[in-house]
Amino acid sequence: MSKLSLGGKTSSGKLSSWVQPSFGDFFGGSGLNTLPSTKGLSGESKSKARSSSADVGGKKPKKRKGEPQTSKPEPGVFSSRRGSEENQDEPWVDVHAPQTQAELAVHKKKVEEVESWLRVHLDLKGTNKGGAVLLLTGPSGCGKTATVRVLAKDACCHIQEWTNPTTAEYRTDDSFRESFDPASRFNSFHSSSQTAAFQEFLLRANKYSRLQMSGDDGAQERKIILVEDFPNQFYRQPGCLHDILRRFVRTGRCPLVFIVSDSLSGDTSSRLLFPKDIQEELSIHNISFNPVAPTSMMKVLSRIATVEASKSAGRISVPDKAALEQLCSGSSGDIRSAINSLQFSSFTDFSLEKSLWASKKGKSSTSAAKPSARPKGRGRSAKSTEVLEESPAIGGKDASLFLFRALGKILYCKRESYEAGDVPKLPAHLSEHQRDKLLVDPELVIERSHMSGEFFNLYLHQNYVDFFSDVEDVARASEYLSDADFLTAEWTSRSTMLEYGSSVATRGLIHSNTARAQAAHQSSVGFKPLHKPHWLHINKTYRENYLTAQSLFISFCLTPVSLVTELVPYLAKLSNPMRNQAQITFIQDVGHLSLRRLPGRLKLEALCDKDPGLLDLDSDHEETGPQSTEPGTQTTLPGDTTAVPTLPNSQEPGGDLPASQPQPTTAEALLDEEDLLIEEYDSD
Ligand SMILES: Nc1ncnc2c1ncn2[C@@H]1O[C@H](COP(=O)(O)OP(=O)(O)OP(=O)(O)O)[C@@H](O)[C@H]1O
Repeated sequence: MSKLSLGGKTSSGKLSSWVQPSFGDFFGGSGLNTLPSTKGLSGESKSKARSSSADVGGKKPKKRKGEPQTSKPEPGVFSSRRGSEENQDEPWVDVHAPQTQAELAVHKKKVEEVESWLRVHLDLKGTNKGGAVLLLTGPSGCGKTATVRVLAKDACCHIQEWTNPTTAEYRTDDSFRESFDPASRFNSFHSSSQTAAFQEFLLRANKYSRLQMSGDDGAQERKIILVEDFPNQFYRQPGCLHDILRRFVRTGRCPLVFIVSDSLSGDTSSRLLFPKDIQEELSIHNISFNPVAPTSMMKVLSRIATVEASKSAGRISVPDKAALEQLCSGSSGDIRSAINSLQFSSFTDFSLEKSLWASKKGKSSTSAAKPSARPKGRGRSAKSTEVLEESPAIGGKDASLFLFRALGKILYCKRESYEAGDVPKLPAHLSEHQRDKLLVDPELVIERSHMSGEFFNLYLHQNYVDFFSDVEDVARASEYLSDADFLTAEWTSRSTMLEYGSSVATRGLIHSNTARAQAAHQSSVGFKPLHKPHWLHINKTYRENYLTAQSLFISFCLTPVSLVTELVPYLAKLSNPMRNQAQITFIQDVGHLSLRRLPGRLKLEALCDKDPGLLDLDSDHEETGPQSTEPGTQTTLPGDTTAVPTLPNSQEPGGDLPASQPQPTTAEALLDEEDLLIEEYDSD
């Protein structure tokens, strides 16, 4: 690739090496300090910011997550190293960083989507339309950053990237010393200064252009602000970030790109930092990346292995296809992890045959070497199931399943026929229970869904009926679900029985579905949309009502259950309850069991393929589990006594009640049925 075609990256690479020593000497010699924000601003990429800080402070550059050894240099720099005398220990993820769109192992459509967004918003500069914000989400190592870098290079614009200032950087700051002053609070200093530094970085990045150097063309004026590291304070108070973004959207002049990687069990960070309402308010465009597809991953790995083998003069051999496949499946769509593993395996005294992921049980190469051993008629799904059921390779990534896929595995319950002779024979009277071999391991599926068995059961309960075609089967499945509930009802044995409960529910459900009992006759159910359990909604309303009742009628000193089941229905019977407006509204809402308000067909919320599942629940619910918050059990409502919502007119409930109204002092009497004489209070 010619140097010219590398655009700004090459020139910036050169410039930084020209600029760096001068400033490094300056700072080092004079004892002057760099501000974190200046570093964020001046650094075009993390690597540069890191290397300059290393020069100044004499510290080692911080390691990027998931990357081995060195800090991440710019793609442009790597391309010039390709094929030249690069260090043997250089991470291959960096050496083989993609340079063109064609080299990216990301789905074409995603790349095009990002490209068209960038094209539109890079050209808006000067139109005073404000700043545009793009949010890229997806699992770690699926190429989000690589895509932005390649596209920025194509569009001849440079990337200005924010890096969280490290404590070492603060150490050089005068205010750091002040922070040890007993009068000042260290924590507040640290968090507020990180936020302030971030704010200043955005302001400066937005306001000032890069210094023009000889060799730069005008096009290099264009830039993208990239944020992948977030100040910790934002996780504690996302509102801070939202305020900064509001300001940016009004005054911004260049596109701002955020990259947030999903966690194993769902995109919790992006939901916390960029909730739906903020995305709508600020018109943040969200593009969600998928894990790298195995075919693309295979291509990249084979290419890298071939190139490295040819360079190594025999020290590295190209691993066979089976070993590469094993690597792909072990990396769960994380290309960085796959390439790192490939490099690790290629050390001379660590050939693939001996390598850690060439299966603990030594079955990888042997099984793959005999593809004919696989029974005929097993398609892709069977193969992927086999992968799922294998114990994960050491050095491979933790495999995880999104809830949507995990539920599908249970509900569609793929089977395969036994080979002749293998068929287990059940006695004649049990022949109706004869089933083909199951291709899923329900316990493993639950484990990989990163969700408690009880919640998983809840989702199954909501969705299973659509997958059944016989009412007898439904009855049997519902019995199994009830049994599972029953197993975990007793709190003393709950922790032990939880796993049994989920096994009974999942295996019972799979077994009951006779339409899917034989592999050859598995009826095609087609695609069925999945829904979130209605229980989540009911439970949420139930908790809210309890909390509201407690805050509105606090002076009655009744338990939430008594309030909602005794006091409020009673007040609802009074024609003139003489309460404040908030109380009257609540009484009308909750105190009546009106026929008119019986819901018709429920409108359920669809479950999407990336949903983490616990969308409507507070984290404390996960530990509590569904049973304990079942209406009527009232014992373990986490929020019961702690979080009381602030409601209008709720400060002095029942403060000025006439004599005809139940008084707070009669609270005990209210519990006694004999004293509940309607005639005494009802004016009619
Ligand atoms: N063909 C390729 N496509 C994408 N990335 C590749 C390719 N070949 C090598 N890589 C390297 O794989 C790594 C992909 O990581 P990247 O930083 O883009 O992931 P990410 O989705 O941003 O996740 P994270 O948030 O964890 O950084 C990069 O270091 C990139 O250089």
